[in-house]
Amino acid sequence: MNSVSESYKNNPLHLKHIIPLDFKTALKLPDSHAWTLPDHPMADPLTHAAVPVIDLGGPQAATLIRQACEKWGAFQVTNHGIPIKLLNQVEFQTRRLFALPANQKLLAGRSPEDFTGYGLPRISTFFSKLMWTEGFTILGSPLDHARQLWPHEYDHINFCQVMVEYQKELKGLAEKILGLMFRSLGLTQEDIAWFKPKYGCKSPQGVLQLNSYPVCPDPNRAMGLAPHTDSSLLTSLYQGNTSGLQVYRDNVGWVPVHPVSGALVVIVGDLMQITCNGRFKSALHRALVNNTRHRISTAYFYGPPQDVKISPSVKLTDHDHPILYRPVTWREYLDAKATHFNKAIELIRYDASSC
Ligand SMILES: C=C1C[C@]23C[C@@]1(O)CC[C@H]2[C@@]12CCC[C@@](C)(C(=O)O1)[C@H]2[C@@H]3C(=O)O
Ligand SMILES: O=C(O)CCC(=O)C(=O)O
Ligand SMILES: [Fe+2]
Repeated sequence: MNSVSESYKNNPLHLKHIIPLDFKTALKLPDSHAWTLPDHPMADPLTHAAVPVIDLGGPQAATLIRQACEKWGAFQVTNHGIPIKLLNQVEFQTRRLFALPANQKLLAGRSPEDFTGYGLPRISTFFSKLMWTEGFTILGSPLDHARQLWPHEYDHINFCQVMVEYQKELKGLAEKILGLMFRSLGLTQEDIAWFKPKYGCKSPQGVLQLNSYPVCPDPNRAMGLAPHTDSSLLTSLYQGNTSGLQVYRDNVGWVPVHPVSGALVVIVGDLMQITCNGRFKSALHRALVNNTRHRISTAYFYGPPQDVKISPSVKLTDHDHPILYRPVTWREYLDAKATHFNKAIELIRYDASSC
């Protein structure tokens, strides 16, 4: 039991935290989905604080990425090489999936101890109110679940082809951006040898999450996706042209990440924070909903090879920067996250007395 997909077997979910509402029939916000006021303030728009937009082909890309990761834990990338045609196909297929009748989507419902298929976000269990969202999680080929969604002979084929192609592109992009992040910190190929899978080992893992936020009758009292950090090394997110994503910055507040045409949002995950010994911080983020547009996003979580223990790079530690985190695999970290949610990173931290 050492893969990401095994990690939830020890923490099965209750069905009420898996099965989404039938949003099409909800004309007003049910009490089960009515959240009280947010805990943190919105950023003052007059500060003009904004997550940076970086041209991946530009000469300054590595430096700008380092600055963005230190300051925001997130940035948007243009010129990333993923064809806009593919992004449009992904959005089309994602909308096609979520437009299916509720009972048909449930044919591909996630089982309580698994993590692929259709359902609510894994973190639902940590909140007393439910989120205004539904998701579909893919690890590699979505074939089995897609056949359940579209039982007629050929209806699932385009969906599968597009999602497999998209994951291939996103994996290449994640590796490129990760390379730039490490280089920007002065780390060489040898320092990050763990990142290249050894011969015979399984390659690095990526998980694709399709998110749907249906039109909401009372968006100011609903929550699309509650504040969280991602467990990954990095997450690449496509949000089409509908706003909703926000990133939290200390002393500033929640900052909207407005869509830039064709751009992807890159979010630093917890495993990256560990690898960089806290130099880059994973970004706390959330998604809000609206009452006019059905918002779709796709998030690709990129993590280390399954048998690799991530630990802070020694080059980033010294007398003034003592090693902060214990070694951990992605699977072990997801286990910690499944039980301790946003406090998981603190559990991996050496306490001051043991340094
Ligand atoms: C690999 C994964 C990261 C993720 C859990 C998952 O198994 C697939 C879904 C991911 C997601 C998306 C919404 C927020 C989040 C915290 C959650 O509950 O499910 C993330 C998980 C994560 O990054 O820990
Ligand atoms: O929909 C969004 O903008 C955010 C999605 C997200 O944070 C996630 O899937 O982890
Ligand atoms: Fe996220």
